[in-house]
Amino acid sequence: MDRMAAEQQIIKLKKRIEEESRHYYIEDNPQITDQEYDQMMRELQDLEDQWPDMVSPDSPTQRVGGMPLPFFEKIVHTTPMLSLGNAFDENDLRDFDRRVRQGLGNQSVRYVCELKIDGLAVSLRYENGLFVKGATRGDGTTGEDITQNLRTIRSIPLRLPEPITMEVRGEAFMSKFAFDRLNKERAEREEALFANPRNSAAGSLRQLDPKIAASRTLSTFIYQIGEIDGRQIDSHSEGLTFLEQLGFSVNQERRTFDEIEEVIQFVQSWTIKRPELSYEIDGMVIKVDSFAQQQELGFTAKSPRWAIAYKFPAEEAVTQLKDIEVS
Ligand SMILES: NC(=O)c1cnc(OC2CCCC2)nc1N
Repeated sequence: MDRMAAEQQIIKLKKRIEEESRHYYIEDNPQITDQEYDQMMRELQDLEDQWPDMVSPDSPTQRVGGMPLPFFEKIVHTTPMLSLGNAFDENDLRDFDRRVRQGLGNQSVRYVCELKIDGLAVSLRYENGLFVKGATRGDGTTGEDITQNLRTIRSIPLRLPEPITMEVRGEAFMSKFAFDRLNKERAEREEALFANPRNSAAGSLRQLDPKIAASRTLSTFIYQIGEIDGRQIDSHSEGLTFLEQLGFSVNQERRTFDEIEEVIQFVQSWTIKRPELSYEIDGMVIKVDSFAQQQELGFTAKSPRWAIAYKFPAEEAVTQLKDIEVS
């Protein structure tokens, strides 16, 4: 195969693999067998080995980085990653609603309710459409640069369909199935077990060797746009739809309501349905949908006045095998 043909074949394979990755990791609806997928990856790897100057950072062969890092660099977030105020019962939600309506001079309010994923908050930066940097939340202002570990998560696009410069926030997590499988493997190797999926996701992303992170099945749900170049987005729900169009994994269980009593019904329904989910949640996040109204409400010293986290009552404390992450 000559150079020109190789270049065309590499472009075609990257496109096909990206499509199939989205079907598998984002839509949870694979269109081809694992063997066919592996076959395409092998063909792409062989071509890139023959034509090394044709390897680009967004190639799926570049997800698992090089050498283990000696430590993680610090990153200062362009906009702080805020913490959320908590609500523990329905009346706390009614109080939140009262504060919001007072703050808005009794305008009508639309709320977006999202499942509160019990994972690790991460921030992803894209420049001209390329994934360039990813960080943990840290203390909200400064996090750790875990870019090479985040690159191994298949639901994180390495390149967006448009050359956008933006930051997004979301939760990295491990599904209940992946968590059980990982602990089974660790038990067989007589290694310490993880207490819960959240700890295993955090422990995996804190690994200095990207090959270890790549061996852990991690997922993401993206739930917020940080800064974004130029584009006009007026509401949180619009932002989530935009994130879906860009190929991010966005949780489908979100709903909008115009009354807090409807929000309370929705929260109650998920308190019951929670065990059916394939991943762990520890509550619901309720946000004022309109960005103009979010702007008007502003922030307290550390949390937005336009959002609150309703925390589910802790599931009956079950004896968990103690865990410590062996580095
Ligand atoms: N764990 C979650 O699923 C989650 C966490 N946080 C937020 O939103 C915060 C972010 C900035 C203001 C509100 N949404 C979520 N879905």
